[in-house]
Amino acid sequence: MTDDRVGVLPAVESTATDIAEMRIRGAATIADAAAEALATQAHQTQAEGPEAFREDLRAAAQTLYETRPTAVSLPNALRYVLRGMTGETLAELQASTIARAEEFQRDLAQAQTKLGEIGANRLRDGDVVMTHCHSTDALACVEAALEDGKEIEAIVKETRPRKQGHIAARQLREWGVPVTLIVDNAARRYLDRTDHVLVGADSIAADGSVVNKIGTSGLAVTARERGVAVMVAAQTIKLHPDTMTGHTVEIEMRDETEVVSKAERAEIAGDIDEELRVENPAFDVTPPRHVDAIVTERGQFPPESIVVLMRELFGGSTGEPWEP
Ligand SMILES: O=C(COP(=O)(O)O)[C@H](O)[C@H](O)COP(=O)(O)O
Repeated sequence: MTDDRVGVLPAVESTATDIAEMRIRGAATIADAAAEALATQAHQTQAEGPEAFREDLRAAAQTLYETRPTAVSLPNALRYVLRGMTGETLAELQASTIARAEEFQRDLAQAQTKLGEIGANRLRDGDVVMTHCHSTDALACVEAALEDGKEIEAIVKETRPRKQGHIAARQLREWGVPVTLIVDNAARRYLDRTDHVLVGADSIAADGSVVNKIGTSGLAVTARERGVAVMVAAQTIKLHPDTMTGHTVEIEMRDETEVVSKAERAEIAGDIDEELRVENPAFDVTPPRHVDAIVTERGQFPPESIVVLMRELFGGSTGEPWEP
């Protein structure tokens, strides 16, 4: 993150820190929080005129953008809100930005509900799903299936190093779903009694590759080998428009202390052994051939055809979120 930008409110800086430090996490939740932060920036602006207002909003967007690089829902959200910043006077600009952010948040929630209904159609009564990480889009499919009266069971991967599987397990238990929590290494063994691998996405590339929590690709390959269907639940805000022009998705590398504590590191190699590298990539890329379906609020797609939807929604190039 950059140093504090003049004009960016402390509340926005605080949301940015929460995203960077993963108190706010998961692609959809990050997008929602970013839109909310821009609305706060608009509402509580200190700007004295329209041009200063626009500059502060762009600076706020940049501050939020620089938190985590992989979930495209973040720049997509920022771009959407900033494109709605219209009007001549300060009051008009404030009102249009706040309204646009609210519209974004409403659409996001509705899209997830719709996606859940579509995804639930793939789940039959009595099915067992295996989850990885915690995805609100993926869980929306389970929730809708339960509302349809289906019984669903879940095998929940712990998801090292941060154990987001615990969040998924808690939510599923709240809904009354029988849960078996397993360590990541046990996944292949439990695929024998799994009907669907069900995961979310941080970004989906134009070729249908799915970028999601580290470990997703290994799970998908193993599921394919076992003949288990792999279903990705992802709202269209997860479609990465820049990949249409050949850009690749940046994979976030996080701090090594999420993997080994300082004391553990010292036990392995002493305090200052720089030849011991610990790497902590937060996401990986699952090639489209290991994915059966991408479920969005606009219907379900074979991964190879997702580019059609991407072109329809985003058109050509997109640029940085804060570029007019
Ligand atoms: O990989 C993660 C979260 O990673 P992290 O915990 O590092 O943010 C989730 O599967 C996607 O973001 C989708 O989540 P959602 O469906 O809620 O958008």
